Amino acid sequence: MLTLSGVCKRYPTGDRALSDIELSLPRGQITALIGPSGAGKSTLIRCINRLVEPTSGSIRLDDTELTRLSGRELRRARRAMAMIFQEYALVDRLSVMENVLSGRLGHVGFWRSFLRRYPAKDVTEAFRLLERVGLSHALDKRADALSGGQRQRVGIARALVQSPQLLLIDEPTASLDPKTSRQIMRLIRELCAERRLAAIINIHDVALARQFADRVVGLRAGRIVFDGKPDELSAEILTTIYGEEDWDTQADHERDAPSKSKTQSHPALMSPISALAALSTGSTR
Ligand SMILES: Nc1ncnc2c1ncn2[C@@H]1O[C@H](COP(=O)(O)OP(=O)(O)OP(=O)(O)O)[C@@H](O)[C@H]1O
Repeated sequence: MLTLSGVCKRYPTGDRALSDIELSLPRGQITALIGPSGAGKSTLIRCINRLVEPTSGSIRLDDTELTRLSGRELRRARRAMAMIFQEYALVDRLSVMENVLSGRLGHVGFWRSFLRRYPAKDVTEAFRLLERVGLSHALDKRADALSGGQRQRVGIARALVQSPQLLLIDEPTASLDPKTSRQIMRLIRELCAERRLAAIINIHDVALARQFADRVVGLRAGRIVFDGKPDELSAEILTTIYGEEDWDTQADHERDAPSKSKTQSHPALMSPISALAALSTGSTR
C-alpha cells in the first residue's frame, strides 16, 4: 500500500538524516520504528506526508507518487494519512468534540471548520469514535481538562475521523505512564485491526514495540539496519540498532526516559485550525 524506494533526506544544515530507505507497508500492518536518538525516525515519518521534503527517492501510496504532488493534489493525498503526536497537538480551549471534528478540516474546508459547521454525518462519526475510545462522557470538556491518556484518545479519534488509510504516529506514549501507554497501544492496535489500517509508529519503548507491533524496523544513522518480526529482536540485533549495551539487565526495566516533544508548538505540524487558534491565544496548550 505504501512503498518507499531510495528515499534520502539531507537537511540544509548538511545533516544526512535518511539514506536509501526501502520500505513497503501492507494494509493492516502495524510497524514500529525504533532506533537511537537522531537515527531519523521522525524525519522518516514526516517525509511520508511531506511535512519534511525528501531530497530524493520515491514514496507511493497505492498508485499515487506522493513526491510529485503539490497544492490541492498534495492536500487531497494527505487526507489518507492521519498523524498522531506525542504531545497530542490539541487546541486546549476547544472541547473534546471540537478537537475531534477538526480532523475533518481537510474534507470540509477551512471556513466551514472554523465556523464549526460540520455536516451531520461528520458529527455522528465523531460521536461514534469518541464512544469507541472511551470518551463519550467527556464530549464537552475542554481539552486542557483531560489527563494525558485522555488527550491521546482525543488525538486518536481526531486522526480516525479523517477516514485515513494510514496512521503516522510519532512517539504516542512518550509522555504517558506505563499502564496508560499500554492501554493506548492496545487501542491503536484494535482500531487498526477493525479498520484494516496500516500504521507506522516511531517509538522509543522497545518492550511496547515488541508487544504491540506486527513488524519492527530498526534505524541507525539514517539507514534501516533491521526489518523483521518483534520476536526476532535479540540482544545482538538491539546492539546493531542501538550500539553496545547490557540488554539482559535492560530487559528488567525497559522503559526509556520520555524524550522531549518536538511537535507540540510547531505551527507547521498543526492543522490550520490549531495553528490559527494558537496564534489567537499565543499558545498551543
Ligand atoms: N529541522 C532540521 N534541521 C536540520 N537537521 C535536522 C532537522 N531535524 C532533524 N535533523 C537532524 O536529522 C537527524 C535525524 O533526526 P530525527 O529527529 O529524524 O531523529 P529521531 O530518530 O526522530 O530522533 P529522536 O528519537 O531523538 O526524536 C539528526 O541528525 C538531526 O539532528
